[in-house]
Amino acid sequence: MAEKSAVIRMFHVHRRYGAKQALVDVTLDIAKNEFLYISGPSGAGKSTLLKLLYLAEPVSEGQILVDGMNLSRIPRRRIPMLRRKFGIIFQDYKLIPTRTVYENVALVLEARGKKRSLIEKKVKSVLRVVRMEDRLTAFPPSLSGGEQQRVAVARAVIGDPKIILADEPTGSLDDDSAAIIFQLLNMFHNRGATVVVATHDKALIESATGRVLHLQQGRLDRPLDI
Ligand SMILES: Nc1ncnc2c1ncn2[C@@H]1O[C@H](COP(=O)(O)OP(=O)(O)OP(=O)(O)O)[C@@H](O)[C@H]1O
Repeated sequence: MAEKSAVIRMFHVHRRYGAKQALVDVTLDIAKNEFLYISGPSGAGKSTLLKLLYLAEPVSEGQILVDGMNLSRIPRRRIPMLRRKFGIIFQDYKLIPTRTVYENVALVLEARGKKRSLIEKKVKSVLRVVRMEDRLTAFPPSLSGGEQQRVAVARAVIGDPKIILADEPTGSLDDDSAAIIFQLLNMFHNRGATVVVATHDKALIESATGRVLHLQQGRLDRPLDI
């Protein structure tokens, strides 16, 4: 893969938690606008790999470049800029239960100091895309899992991120709700985003259209998979 086309580059990355080796010597390029699956059993290191990309945690060894930014050299004040490149979706949605659907999604743009009128326009528009426009004033605990995940997708994409990271996004959903989430991920992929999905769901992997990498005890099966 040409260096130019990679939006994420990992070079000999290790992550240790005490004596536990969560990631071992991971070298990987992820291309701009790729749809990549990271598979592997529970405990293989999938979540850890995603967390290192948005600097939720530091590497123990090795280097990561995201859109040209070297994560080991990035000053603290620029971390928010790095995080804006990502939209992140979790298995347990991580919505704020005491805020409405509208407020959960609007928060992202409020934190960036956007104008109220623009926020309203964008939030309504993205909630229309995920088909939650008629639940603006609902609170997350009153929604089904599939509905909550659609709101979480809206929150992830409202800032127009270059990269969408999804950690077991369908792990708590029934098949129909899972299919809707994947339709949405595909739609944002078609609009230009790079999408990285971590999952141990074999059915999902079998129907994958993008590249599938396999992690096993912190190691990529094919370290140079390009
Ligand atoms: N904060 C932590 N402290 C200690 N060990 C950790 C920590 N985070 C992860 N680990 C360990 O690192 C290994 C990889 O964990 P990780 O959560 O990345 O796996 P995973 O493939 O995402 O698993 P799952 O599918 O169950 O979420 C596991 O053995 C886990 O127990």
